[in-house]
Amino acid sequence: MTDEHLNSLTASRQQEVIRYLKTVIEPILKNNVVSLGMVRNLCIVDDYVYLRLYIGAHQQDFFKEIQYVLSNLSWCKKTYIQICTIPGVKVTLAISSGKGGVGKSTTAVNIAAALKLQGAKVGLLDADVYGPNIPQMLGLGQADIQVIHTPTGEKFLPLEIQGIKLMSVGLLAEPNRPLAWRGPVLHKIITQFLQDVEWGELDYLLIDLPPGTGDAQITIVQESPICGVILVTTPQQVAISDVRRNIHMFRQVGVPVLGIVENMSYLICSDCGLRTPIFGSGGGEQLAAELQAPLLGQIPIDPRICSGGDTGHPIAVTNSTSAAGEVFVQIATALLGTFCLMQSI
Ligand SMILES: Nc1ncnc2c1ncn2[C@@H]1O[C@H](COP(=O)(O)OP(=O)(O)OP(=O)(O)O)[C@@H](O)[C@H]1O
Repeated sequence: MTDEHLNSLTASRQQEVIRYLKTVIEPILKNNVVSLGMVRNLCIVDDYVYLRLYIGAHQQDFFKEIQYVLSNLSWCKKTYIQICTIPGVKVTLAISSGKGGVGKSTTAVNIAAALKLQGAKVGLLDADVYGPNIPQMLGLGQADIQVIHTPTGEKFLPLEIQGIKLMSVGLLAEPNRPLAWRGPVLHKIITQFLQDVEWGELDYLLIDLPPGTGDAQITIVQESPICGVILVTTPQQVAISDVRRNIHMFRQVGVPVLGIVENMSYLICSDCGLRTPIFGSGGGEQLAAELQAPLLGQIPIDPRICSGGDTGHPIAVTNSTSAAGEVFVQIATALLGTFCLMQSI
């Protein structure tokens, strides 16, 4: 067989495998495992199929289902499936932004707190290697990370604060020193971070990604069973164009965008209640329409968000009925509805 024939055979087999895989449906999200980004790194070599399956702790049955579906391929001698999961974690979500300083960590902390308030078991992985400030936002100073021995090797034990399990790259660094990890070292640390934390049982693990689309982000997105990403932006056009680049990265890997959070959307006058769009308006809506992804919420500028972030008091907890607090609660409610984990809480 010529190289050309071989390539065209492999390509047509690849399409056939994708067609078969698309018959495997995630019952809660009512979508197939390919569109949900659960199947990645699909590769056909001769008569063998190789793929990676990114699933939550409650989705182990997909392994057998996919094996069964692909056993119907006439030419396939064997399917090799590598399961990529975070032990004990059901739903892993990423919080991302195109640029720094738009309120990504604030959003991650407040959604985590709002999910916790509604009864979910929540973990937060602060993977923002360029500015890990989630511990401070939850009121945690420098703390020692314990390493424990488990049957699967040594693991980091997350800290628990305000009922949220927390692991941060910042906790591994010296205070007030930049994290100067590069290239392969950064890759190794991040991968270890994703695999070697003993979370216990979690309904939701939120990963606060570094801003932008560099190596660190790509490693995290490729290596973790992220079910979806929440993109945080501010309303102005420069922020929006950065988010577009960011989305491109997620789409390439096949991770679905769950929705957009527009932060700093407006300022509410404390006297008359008038809403002024300080940074312009319509950016979040424009992006949502362009991406066909929902606009999950518009968060006002509120000094209490800033002071709460500095002192470890998320507004979703301290002022859950404020305009900003309500948006975070709504987003958490929407997530709980989407993934339907309430019956197990
Ligand atoms: N809606 C808001 N109203 C007032 N202050 C806010 C609001 N959102 C965020 N902030 C403040 O803006 C600053 C930056 O927010 P945050 O650290 O969450 O941004 P980020 O996108 O995670 O930044 P980084 O690029 O460093 O990761 C923080 O001091 C935070 O308290």
